[in-house]
Amino acid sequence: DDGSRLWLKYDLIQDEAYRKSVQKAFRQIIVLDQTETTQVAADELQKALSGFTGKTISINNSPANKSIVLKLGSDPRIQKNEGFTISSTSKGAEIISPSDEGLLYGAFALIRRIQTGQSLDFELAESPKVQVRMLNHWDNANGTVERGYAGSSIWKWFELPYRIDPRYIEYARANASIGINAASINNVNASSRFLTAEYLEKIKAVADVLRPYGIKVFISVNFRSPRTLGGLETSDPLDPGVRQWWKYKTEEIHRYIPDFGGYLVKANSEGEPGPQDYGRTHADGANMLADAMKGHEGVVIWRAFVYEADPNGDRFKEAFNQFKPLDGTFHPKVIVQVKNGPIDFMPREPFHPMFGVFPKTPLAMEFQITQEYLGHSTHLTYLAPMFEEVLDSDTYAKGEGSTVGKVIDGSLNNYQVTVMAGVANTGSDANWTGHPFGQSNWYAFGRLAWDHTLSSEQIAEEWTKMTLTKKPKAVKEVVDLMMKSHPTYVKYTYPLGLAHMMGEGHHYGPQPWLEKSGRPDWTSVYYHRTAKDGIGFDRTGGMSDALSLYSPDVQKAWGDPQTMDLNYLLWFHHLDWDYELPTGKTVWNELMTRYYQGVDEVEELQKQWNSLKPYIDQEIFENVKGRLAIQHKEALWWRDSCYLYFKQFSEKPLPVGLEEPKRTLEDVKELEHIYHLR
Ligand SMILES: CO[C@H]1[C@H](O)[C@@H](O)[C@H](O)O[C@@H]1C(=O)O
Repeated sequence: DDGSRLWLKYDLIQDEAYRKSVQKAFRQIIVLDQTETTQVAADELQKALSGFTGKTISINNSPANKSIVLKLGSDPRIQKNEGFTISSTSKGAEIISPSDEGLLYGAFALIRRIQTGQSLDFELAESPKVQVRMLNHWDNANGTVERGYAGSSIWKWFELPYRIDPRYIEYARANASIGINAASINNVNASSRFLTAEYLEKIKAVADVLRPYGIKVFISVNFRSPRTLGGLETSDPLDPGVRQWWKYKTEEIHRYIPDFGGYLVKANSEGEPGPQDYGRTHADGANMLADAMKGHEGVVIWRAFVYEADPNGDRFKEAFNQFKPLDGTFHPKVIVQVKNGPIDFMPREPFHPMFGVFPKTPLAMEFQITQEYLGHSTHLTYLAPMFEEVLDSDTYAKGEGSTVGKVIDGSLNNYQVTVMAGVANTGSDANWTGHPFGQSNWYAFGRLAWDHTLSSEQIAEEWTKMTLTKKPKAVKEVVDLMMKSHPTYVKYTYPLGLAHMMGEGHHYGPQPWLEKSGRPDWTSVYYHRTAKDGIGFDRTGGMSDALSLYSPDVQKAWGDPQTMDLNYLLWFHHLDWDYELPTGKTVWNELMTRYYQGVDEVEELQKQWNSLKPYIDQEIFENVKGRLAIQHKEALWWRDSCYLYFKQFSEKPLPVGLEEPKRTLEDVKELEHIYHLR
């Protein structure tokens, strides 16, 4: 099994009694309302049930007993257009939705039920919590993927619009199966090329493939396009010629793609052009594009990932400071997309302080599914617990229970448009994501975008049963291993709330010693602030007052190292090496203990995976086993590097019982070359 089928594995059900009951209950599929999308739903059900039962199931259009009926209609339990109900018994099932997309999601929900071996007797009513559930591809026109670790781009621009790669359809199925209904197809570091007629024709071809699966296409735009493509002398958002250019361009796009999703914009960030180049604000830029969208359904998603190169400033605060004064000035079609944390997709960040405090501007969540800072496609890191931690964090913006999830789903501030985006980890590798477990992160992102109250265990269990094994004992082990993987990764890389010490450029492996970089706020020392007197970034007023951006309750929760969640400790406090933590250990000893535990835990993961050999497809088993061996080697690399580097400042020995590395700081500094990273 090369993993190319993802979780959509419709193999013969092994449990004979269950297989017979499925066969008896669902003898045919009835489509009462014929559309492209209901056809897709029926085809999928047919494919799934034929696979599960080994019998060919037919599709018809007049009601009959013992069938799966797909029917457009309403039900008081359905809260949103894409919602659905399923009434299922041992004598057939009925799926109802006000929209054909809802019928498609209902079909996949029924398939998932059967695939995970659940009772056929059930009532289900679901509606997505977030409207736009989106993948952001950082894919370039030349086929490379920024921060992509699974081969080249899945979009073959040089073949489009002439040849449609069948993988586009597989991609659409996979997304629809987890409720993803939008995709921005190109990198936010955007080439203007994507707005040329030549490319619009290609993008149209992709949009036409994705449409029946309920997926809308977005384009990332380069703010300088009026100059680059239009030959204008400026791209000033208040210039009438520029405004007109975007208006025409937007009309042109709609001639190709009538249901165009909208624009995604990275502006005045990491060298990208933007409205500030002309003395204008983010709101001026976003509102101009929103005006151009007038009369259309589309929206403008404007990213808040902005920061300045100020060695004395605190990058943590910059997006907040630039955007907070603009709340209330954005066009209703604008959504501001905020990364989950204030810095940049670190393995663990406190939730971004912008969440909760933008009552007049819808904020979107941007998660990163691709593992830029989380071991690329080598380290096994199940990300759902991290996503969940952020979504469940309490902003206290409107009192207790004002979670980030409620900000994102619009219920806290009554947002009109709601968005959750994930930076995709898809690529041309046969199994789509490089690491077989990378698939679980794509899956989990979609499930959480649909319903952020699902638990990461439940999602892991579903995914495991659909993808790897249905044997209860093995499922339990795999889920356990997945649930441990992120905390383990954090322990051997960034324990106690450290951040941003990865190798420059490639963002892989440790480089805590990085003192000089392309920018002063891209060094490691800027973040960990290690010195003879201790470690950590004091954001309680000393080095920065960033903690004050949060509500008083959060400040209280994170203001005191004696009572706070130690996972965020060094994000907010600079502490003496000898400072005694509530664990009874000093900061130094706690830090080192965690680094060493992290490596031990990778050994545990290896053992656990090895014990699963009888239950897992051989090819997948060996694939993961090999990657775990590299992960172990690299966990040691992180541990030894961080210990040997920090020791220069703490001048302390390892806690008793921990074994001294056999190599020196000079040795570990060389590993970057030895491991083929430079
Ligand atoms: C697309 O650029 C990326 C950049 O590669 C990445 O290192 C950083 O995480 O964030 C940037 C962003 O999110 O804009």
